[in-house]
Amino acid sequence: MEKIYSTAKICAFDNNSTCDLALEPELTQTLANSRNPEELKHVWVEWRNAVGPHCRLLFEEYVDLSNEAARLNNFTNTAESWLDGYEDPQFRQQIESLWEQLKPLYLQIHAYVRFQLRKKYGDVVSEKGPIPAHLLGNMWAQRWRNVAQFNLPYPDKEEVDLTAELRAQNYTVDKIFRTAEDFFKSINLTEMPQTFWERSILEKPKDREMVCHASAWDFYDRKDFRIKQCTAITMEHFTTAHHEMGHVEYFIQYKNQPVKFRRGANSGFHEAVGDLISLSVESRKHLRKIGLLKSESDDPENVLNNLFQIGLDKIVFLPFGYLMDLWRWDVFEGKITPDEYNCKWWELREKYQGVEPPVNRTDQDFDPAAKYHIIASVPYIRYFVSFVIQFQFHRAVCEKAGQYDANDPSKPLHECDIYQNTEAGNALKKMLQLGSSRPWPDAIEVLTGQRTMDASALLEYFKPLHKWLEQENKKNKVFIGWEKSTKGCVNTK
Ligand SMILES: O=C(CCC(O)(O)[C@H](Cc1ccccc1)NC(=O)c1ccccc1)N[C@@H](Cc1ccccc1)C(=O)O
Ligand SMILES: [Zn+2]
Repeated sequence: MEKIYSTAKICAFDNNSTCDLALEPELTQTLANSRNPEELKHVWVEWRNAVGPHCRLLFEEYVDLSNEAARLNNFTNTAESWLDGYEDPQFRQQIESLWEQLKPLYLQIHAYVRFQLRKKYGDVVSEKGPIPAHLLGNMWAQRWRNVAQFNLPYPDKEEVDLTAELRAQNYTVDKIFRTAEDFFKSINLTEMPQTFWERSILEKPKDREMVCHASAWDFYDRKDFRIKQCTAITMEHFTTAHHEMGHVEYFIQYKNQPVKFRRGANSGFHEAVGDLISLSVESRKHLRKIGLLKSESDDPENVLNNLFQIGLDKIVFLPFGYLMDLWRWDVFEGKITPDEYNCKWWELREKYQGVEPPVNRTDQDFDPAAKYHIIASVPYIRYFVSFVIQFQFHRAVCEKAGQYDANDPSKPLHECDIYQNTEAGNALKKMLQLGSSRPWPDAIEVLTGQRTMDASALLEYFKPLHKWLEQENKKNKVFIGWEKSTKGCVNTK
């Protein structure tokens, strides 16, 4: 399935003699930059046609083999095996409770974006229904930052277009990774070893096919650590470089643990390290420090525009991060059978994300395969966990850096930047060095004083945006939530 996914190509929208377009970089760029609904629909449908049907039977076989392996390891099925690392029989209930706390914020940003998209695209976006998934700037509608420029709260204020700025400043792939490394070094974490730069693959090779989905690798010899990424000069890849280097920093911090403990405290911790640093990097204060933001004034409208752009990545991701494994846990437990794979997928996409397909789907399609983690058997709830705990980590390191104080409105959480603050870095380091040697509640306690996942930090970070969205939606009399989709999935049997 990885081979099918990583070599799939489609033909161009306006020229079906060009048929060598791959997910990265071509289709990703089109979904990010095209404002033609017909072209967006073409790319969205053709990608799914190129991958889904060819993976369908392989996936059914994979489910059976994976469950057999789980049973041989004394688990009931793969779902139980994947959840074992969270060491909490209540874990699924914890996740559901976090979602219930975060859903009101998601409903507000969803309603606002639908209202704005309807202004831009007209009736292809219904007033009260789910949002068509192909118009949101991303192949899976998991992040909507690429459609920020016609959604900004204050459109007459500048939009911080980091992709344009990176290109204007002739950023190279190497400079993107050196910039990320510089931040980690600045807080007393560790520079990349020489072999990292010699052995990593940071650009898509021209001479051969490769799995382009980014990944970081620990060779468990305490010296050899690498990243594989088909890096493009875009904001998304700038963030991904920080995400991947966060994995490597964790590898380095726990490298002296026994091999058994050279893992994240739980898988969400591993996903949170790089994103935590990005929360500082994406603040206007930091972007100005590294010369990626020219404007002098940090007036409240510019700050809210920036917070909104970050919300299009972080808030928007939450329902997707949840539904991915809600679908797979049911598949592994046999509650979703192969003939309902696709229509149950679209039920969850509508119920949690409030998105719909641009065209009707059937159970002959297999749209989950359009997402790397499904065909590569990479669990996904780790990212939902990460998007919650990275804000708990951010609150803790920002307090340590004196950049955040709950009682001091002049130090809001969303303007914090821990760059060059070694006290913050040392506190983070203490947690990372534990690896998986202690239960994860002990690890998170070392940094934050808390022993549980807690949505309050994310809600605190986005509080100004939440208030603005509620006022704006009320002013525009926008319908909050979504009615049943007119599109969807039809069982052909
Ligand atoms: O998939 C990734 C980044 C890839 C990765 O770094 O998480 C990678 C996934 C992977 C690839 C191959 C085999 C296994 C996992 N994970 C790692 O490289 C990794 C994970 C744990 C320990 C060490 C390395 N991010 C997710 C979610 C995400 C995260 C952050 C921002 C945006 C989106 C996505 O793109 O949908
Ligand atoms: Zn990752």
